[in-house]
Amino acid sequence: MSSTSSRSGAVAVIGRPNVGKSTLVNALVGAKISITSNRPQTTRHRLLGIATFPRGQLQLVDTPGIHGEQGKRSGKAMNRMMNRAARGALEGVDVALLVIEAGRWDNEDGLAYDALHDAGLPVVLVVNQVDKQKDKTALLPFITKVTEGRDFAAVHPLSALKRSGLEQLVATLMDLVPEAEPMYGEDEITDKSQRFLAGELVREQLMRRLGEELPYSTTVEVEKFEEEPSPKTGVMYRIDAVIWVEREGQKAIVIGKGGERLRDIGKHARQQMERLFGAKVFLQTWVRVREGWSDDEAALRALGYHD
Ligand SMILES: Nc1nc2c(ncn2[C@@H]2O[C@H](COP(=O)(O)OP(=O)(O)OP(=O)(O)O)[C@@H](O)[C@H]2O)c(=O)[nH]1
Repeated sequence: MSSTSSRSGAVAVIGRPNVGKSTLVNALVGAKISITSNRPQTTRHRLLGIATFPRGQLQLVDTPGIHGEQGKRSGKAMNRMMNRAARGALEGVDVALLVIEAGRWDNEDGLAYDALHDAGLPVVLVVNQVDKQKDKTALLPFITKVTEGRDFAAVHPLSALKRSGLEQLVATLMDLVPEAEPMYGEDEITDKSQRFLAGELVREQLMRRLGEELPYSTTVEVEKFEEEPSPKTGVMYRIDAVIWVEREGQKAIVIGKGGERLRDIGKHARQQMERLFGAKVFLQTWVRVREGWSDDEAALRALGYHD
């Protein structure tokens, strides 16, 4: 069915940690607004990705992964907040995307489906990472098994990373969201400030460069974010970012031998910021110690974590 009137609606992106939700949102938005890494629980904040197409606009709510009790820090304030943020994401939503990894369906995916279906939302199944599946003939039986006895509005095998299968997904979503005028301008890509995105890009480099060595409690605070006129690029940004850790030993790990690791983190984060903002960036980074903050909800709020 085609329609000449504009469509606009909110789409919740739900799924286990590390299935590729942020990669999918970035691919749909066409820019890097949500950080990704191969480490589960990369996404901590609720983030709106705005994707405008000829037929209308999708407001994509990228949620921190809904996860069970298996996490090491599952009892801690950080996880409680992340789960609450993921559940809160269903308010005002028109469609839910349940993102899974091709070939893998477990109990948690089933629970997520039940929650979305019970909420009365149309659920679109996104079978992501199909590029990783060597045996392509396994895909159909897998999908048959997953969809049996479940009421999905549509099923889309795709690769968020390779950006294949996205057009068909967008067409499905446009049919499922209501007829409405776009909520945001077509050049807007997120509801988050550049200041927030700058902090997230530093956090992304931390995760990529430290991997398992990085404590989950680490966070980033942007202390200064100043825009100045620049004769060459129009504007430039001066950004100071503080990396908070819990112990002196962790500080040494982040800084690295002779400061090399911190320099690397800063350099790559700056390059990503310059790409995203389209302007020159001067970035300074520090590492500071704040003890025991990850189990303290008040401290989390002060650092910008919200339910
Ligand atoms: N091969 C392949 N890898 C993918 C695909 N989509 C995502 N990935 C990779 O999977 C990893 C996790 O992706 P993210 O987008 O951070 O996953 P997420 O679901 O947002 O993770 P959380 O933030 O932990 O909830 C990254 O290393 C991605 O590059 C895909 O279609 N194919």
